[in-house]
Amino acid sequence: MTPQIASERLIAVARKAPIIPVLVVSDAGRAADLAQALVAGGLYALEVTLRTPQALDAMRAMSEVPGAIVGAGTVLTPDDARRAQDAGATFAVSPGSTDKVLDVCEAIDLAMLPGAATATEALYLLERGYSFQKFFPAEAIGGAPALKSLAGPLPQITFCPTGGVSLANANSYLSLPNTVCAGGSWVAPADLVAKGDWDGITKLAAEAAALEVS
Ligand SMILES: O=C[C@H](O)COP(=O)(O)O
Ligand SMILES: CC(=O)C(=O)O
Repeated sequence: MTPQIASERLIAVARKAPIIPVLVVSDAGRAADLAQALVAGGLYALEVTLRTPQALDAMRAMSEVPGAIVGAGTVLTPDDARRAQDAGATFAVSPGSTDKVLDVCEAIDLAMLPGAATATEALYLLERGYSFQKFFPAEAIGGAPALKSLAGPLPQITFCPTGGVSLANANSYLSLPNTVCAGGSWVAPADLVAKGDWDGITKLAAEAAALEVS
């Protein structure tokens, strides 16, 4: 898959809802319920980070949930990309990017949302063909004003800001011309997942799904 096609596909996925939940799943046995709760609230693209031993099993379980579009986050190596795809991930997200990882994602047809934190990184990815990128870690690198500044010289790149995004500040990003959606972990807090409070998670997801993208 070319980077151009990967970016087009991911923009289409990202337009399904304003927020992509960033999930750190420690118990794959709860993954299907978690995915169902998020989908019921109107969030469809789910990023399961490869930060726990259970992440791949969680992706397998979530891939069975109707309406869920499962992706892998924290894809740092070529092996991560291959294992995530084998577990059912249909897209990959990384906090940054390396040629090694991008090469493999392109070769195995895994749509990649690569991370950029500076104009140089964003321009490098654009040269390579990625016009949709993750802006990470969004709040720590200047937040919405920093992302807005990139829209001047680089209007052809659109972003999914992630890292420190919350219900309180999401609008400051979603109102920018170069933002398609945002990523955030707040919609699936560890304590609600541990309690199995799926209604609570659906409520958080519905609040996030109701955010406006302009
Ligand atoms: O590592 C951070 C993830 O990208 C999500 O960030 P967050 O927990 O601030 O929403
Ligand atoms: C934070 C991030 O970009 C990731 O885990 O994929």
